[in-house]
Amino acid sequence: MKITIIGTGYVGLVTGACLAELGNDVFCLDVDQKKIDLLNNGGIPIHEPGLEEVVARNRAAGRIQFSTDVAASVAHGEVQFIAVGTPPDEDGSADLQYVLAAARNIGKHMTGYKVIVDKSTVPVGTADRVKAALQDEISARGVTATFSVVSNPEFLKEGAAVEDFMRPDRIVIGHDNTAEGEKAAAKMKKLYAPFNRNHERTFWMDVRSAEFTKYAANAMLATRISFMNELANLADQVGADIEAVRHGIGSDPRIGHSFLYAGAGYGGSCFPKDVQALERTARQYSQDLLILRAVEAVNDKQKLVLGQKVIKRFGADLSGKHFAVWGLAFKPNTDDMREAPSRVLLRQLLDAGATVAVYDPVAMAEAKRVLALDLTPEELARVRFAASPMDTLTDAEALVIVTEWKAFRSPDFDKIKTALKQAVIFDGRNLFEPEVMAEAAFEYHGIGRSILTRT
Ligand SMILES: NC(=O)C1=CN([C@@H]2O[C@H](COP(=O)(O)OP(=O)(O)OC[C@H]3O[C@@H](n4cnc5c(N)ncnc54)[C@H](O)[C@@H]3O)[C@@H](O)[C@H]2O)C=CC1
Ligand SMILES: O=C(O)[C@H]1O[C@H](OP(=O)(O)OP(=O)(O)OC[C@H]2O[C@@H](n3ccc(=O)[nH]c3=O)[C@H](O)[C@@H]2O)[C@H](O)[C@@H](O)[C@@H]1O
Repeated sequence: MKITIIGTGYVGLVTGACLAELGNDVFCLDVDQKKIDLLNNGGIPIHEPGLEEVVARNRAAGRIQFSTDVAASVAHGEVQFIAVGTPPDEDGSADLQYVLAAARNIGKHMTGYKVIVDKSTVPVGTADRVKAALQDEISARGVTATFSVVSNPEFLKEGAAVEDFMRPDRIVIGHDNTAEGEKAAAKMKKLYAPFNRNHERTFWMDVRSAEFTKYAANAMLATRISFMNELANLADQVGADIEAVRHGIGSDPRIGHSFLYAGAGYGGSCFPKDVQALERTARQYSQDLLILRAVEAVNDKQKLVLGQKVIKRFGADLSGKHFAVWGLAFKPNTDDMREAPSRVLLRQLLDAGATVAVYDPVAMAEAKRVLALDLTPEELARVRFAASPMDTLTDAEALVIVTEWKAFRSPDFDKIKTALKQAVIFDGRNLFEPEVMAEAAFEYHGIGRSILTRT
């Protein structure tokens, strides 16, 4: 099938590459000339395991092309995926300017029938606005051209995006209950047939419910995390181990084990903005989503917990003190720094006067870019970008772990102890066992793991 992807960002690139891998003829459009030039020169703008190989294979086979040519992109695809960003607006609601601009561009150039697929995460009712934008442009040209708008939200996770896309838990497709809507659904069915031949994992629904499903999924996952983080802080107080509690409750199939890890708070480009956007949608209908407001508030507080533990241990004035920080990306296997808890930790340590040495296996370049925006030149001068995890440790009072990269899971504790000024570890992702750390003579501060300091 001939497919156009509008927006060659995270989701657009993965969607385009995976659909090309399945034999479709894919045209990826972006407004960012630099991104398109990079892709046309064999580069990949994001770090995502397996993606480079899929893109390279399909480029060589002539199944994927990258361009900024809007007219050509509209002419190409019988199915046009809108996969542009929906960042938070000033009031937290989803900013739809990119989605609507993409729709208008299609309307300006389309001639025959097109299926327009909203792949971006968009508030309930957006498909109606996309339809109106398309129709405005078509009417302005005085032509007749028909289209259907389908909602097909994306559930992939960064760091496992190719795998998630190729082996989805579910595919949600919202379409109108009209002849045109059924025609669009038939195209989507054909497109997704290779993923699940019997369509046992496809959920067909109306457009508004599909739009809502995406926010409900992210809000539920964020809720689980904030719930566990709040309990972890209480566990610290009462002398319980949140990891034991996690096993204890996760074994109940009604609860399940996933997304129950307490830590330094959730980050990334999606949970923070989608929780906020759903709250704002509710407010438009005079409804207050109390649970989600709490989820957001708990997460904002949780991002401070690691830094507060350091300050509690070493004092509010950290001038003259140096710390090692492992992990900068908002989660492992990505270089994405959007809403990363590490940014909050660095702000706390630098505000208290400390110097830091930081290391991340893949996010160093992105961290340099982002921290140059977050920090003043004086603050940035107190950050050293180290060459390896061990290189961060020299002269550090303590090691602070923010991201649970695999490479940090089995370090040489003897070497760490020798290199650090004091054998103190703050573990924002509960990578290690408190008992093991106690045996190795480390002072260990996890999240919700104070069982050994119980009196
Ligand atoms: N990043 C993720 O893991 C996931 C993101 N989503 C959702 O997918 C959407 C896209 O997210 P990302 O891929 O992370 O965004 P992104 O910011 O990485 O990429 C968006 C791309 O769209 C381009 N763009 C903007 N306006 C355009 C236009 N009119 N025509 C062509 N290109 C245009 C931008 O230049 C950029 O390259 C968002 O709604 C997000 O919530 C959904 C699931 C997972
Ligand atoms: O809409 C989106 O963009 C995507 O948002 C999340 O994916 P992502 O943000 O890539 O990453 P997650 O693995 O969900 O992690 C998000 C944050 O939660 C944190 N987290 C996750 C799980 C957990 O148990 N505890 C926890 O603190 C992670 O460290 C990370 O900071 C969802 O998992 C995807 O299904 C969804 O498609």
